[in-house]
Amino acid sequence: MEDNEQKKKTIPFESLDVLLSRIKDGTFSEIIEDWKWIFSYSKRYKFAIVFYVFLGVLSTTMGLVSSVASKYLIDIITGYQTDKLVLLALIMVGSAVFSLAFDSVINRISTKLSIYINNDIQADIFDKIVDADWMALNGYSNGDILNRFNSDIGTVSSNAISWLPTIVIAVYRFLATFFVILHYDWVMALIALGSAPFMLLISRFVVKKQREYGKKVREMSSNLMTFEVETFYNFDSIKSFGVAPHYSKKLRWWQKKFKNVSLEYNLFTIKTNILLSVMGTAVQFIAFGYCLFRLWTHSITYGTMTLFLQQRSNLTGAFNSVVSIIPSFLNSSVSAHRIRELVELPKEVHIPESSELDACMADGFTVEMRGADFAYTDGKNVIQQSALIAKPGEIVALVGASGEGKTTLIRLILGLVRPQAGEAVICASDGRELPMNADTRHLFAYVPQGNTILSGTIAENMRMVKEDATDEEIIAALQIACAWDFVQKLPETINSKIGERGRGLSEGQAQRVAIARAVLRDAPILLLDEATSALDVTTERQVLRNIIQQKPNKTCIVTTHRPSVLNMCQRVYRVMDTQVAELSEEESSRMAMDF
Ligand SMILES: Nc1ncnc2c1ncn2[C@@H]1O[C@H](COP(=O)(O)OP(=O)(O)OP(=O)(O)O)[C@@H](O)[C@H]1O
Repeated sequence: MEDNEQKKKTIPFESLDVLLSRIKDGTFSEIIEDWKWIFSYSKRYKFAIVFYVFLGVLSTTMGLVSSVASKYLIDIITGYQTDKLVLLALIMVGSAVFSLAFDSVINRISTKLSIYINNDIQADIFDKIVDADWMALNGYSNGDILNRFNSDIGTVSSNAISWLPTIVIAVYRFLATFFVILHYDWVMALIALGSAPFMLLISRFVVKKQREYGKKVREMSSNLMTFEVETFYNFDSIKSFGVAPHYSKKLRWWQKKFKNVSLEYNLFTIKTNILLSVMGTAVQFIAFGYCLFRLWTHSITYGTMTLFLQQRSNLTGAFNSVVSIIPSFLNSSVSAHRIRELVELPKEVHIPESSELDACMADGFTVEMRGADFAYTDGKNVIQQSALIAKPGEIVALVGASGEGKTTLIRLILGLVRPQAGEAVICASDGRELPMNADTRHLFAYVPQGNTILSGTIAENMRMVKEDATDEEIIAALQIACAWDFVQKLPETINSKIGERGRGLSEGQAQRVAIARAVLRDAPILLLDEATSALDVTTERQVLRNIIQQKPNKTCIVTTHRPSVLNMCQRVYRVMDTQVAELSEEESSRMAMDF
């Protein structure tokens, strides 16, 4: 009984809660946040936007003047007024010409601005992605990032500038037309406004649905692009395995999914449009009937009737253009949301004092890990309670079976990822010690696994790490990496062009160019991750010997599956079962023999 009473009392509050939760179900506040972000870009061009609005308003006014003039012209021709014929004809033609000219200027301005804003956003986002935390970025596929970077930024920039002028101009056009009609007949003005309440009523549902569809379409487009990027990147494997037909099928499968979502969205848009058109047509018929009635009762002239009908359709046009902003407004907010997800990724850790270590550059640096734990996913440690040390002038090897965590150790040393427990530090000769972070990375030269040669000339690839390197410096680095032998035989030596991912070079040649690039960088610490795997044993040993001889204080850490270089190393660590264990001299020579 008491319970029931209690319920009765709380019902009004509950329904209020439900109402509030509906209003604030997150869709609108999300849209507002997304648009605030877009505005942060468009406000840089506020003067251009104001000019755009001004021209738009002027063009609309001219359009109105032209149609009011046409009313008087019809009245003159139908015999109601006969003076001022020439003047009115001039006003009518003149204002229509002005309106056309303004529209063209607006078109030009908006295209220019949307290119500017596209470039602004892309440049900013590029910098943000480059400085994003490695682990956070690891969750996104390349295709997805590419899709957000191009399509989403394109959508945002095409609307970022025009949304405010479009709204202001449409609202102005709507109000101006409304008042012109009102001036001649208030009943007609009311009829013309007939569809407005209905539109407002359905807007909430339409907005939410549109946004949901927008999100689905964008996500599907990202999936499709991920598939495409991956397929084109691995074309050789796909062809050599003879699985091209399977990939063709897979492409069609993705296309079908994309098509289904797009068509579903399109159907929803068509249904909404039909609803709006039915409303518009109904209002149009009522207006037409009313005009005919007024004309029949001689309460209005032919000119006024033409003005009414023309302005009524203008009013619907203005109303529709406000309404049609909604889909592009929502698509932009969906795209902005997707871009913001990238922008808001956590940044890499920077420790600015790291630059102070440069003073000790000549003495080299010690790399040390103490009691480090690391897991990519919670609770699944790849590295546990592990320690290692590499001092200046040493070559330290990390060996171990595939997938045990050698590359992960390299990532910890580079400060791309951070240990969840323990530490990974760099120590200078003056005793200073800093955790590995984005700002210690300039002390490293890194040759990762796989082919990392970019399209362009060999010299361009080399200058990627040292813009002002002379030809002589490039040749010296190539000599150290045992690459000069084959580069000097190329038709244009260091200026010979190579394709994407080193196309035109053998795997071993590409590896030597990549090592030469790391040598040219001349950093005190060199990390080679399976970087000599495609070289013959003699060349591999020669390259390492050259590197150490050239800079005796260099700290070298190499990961390898091959034992051929182990007897050149001061220390060998085996990575196994999440543990990093230092091998005794006996163990490492046994390992070298075992192979
Ligand atoms: N980007 C990543 N995200 C999540 N887990 C990863 C990632 N990279 C590696 N791992 C996991 O970490 C473990 C160690 O991988 P890592 O690449 O460090 O091994 P590795 O010893 O260098 O292997 P290989 O000799 O084959 O190059 C693997 O079991 C792998 O599942």
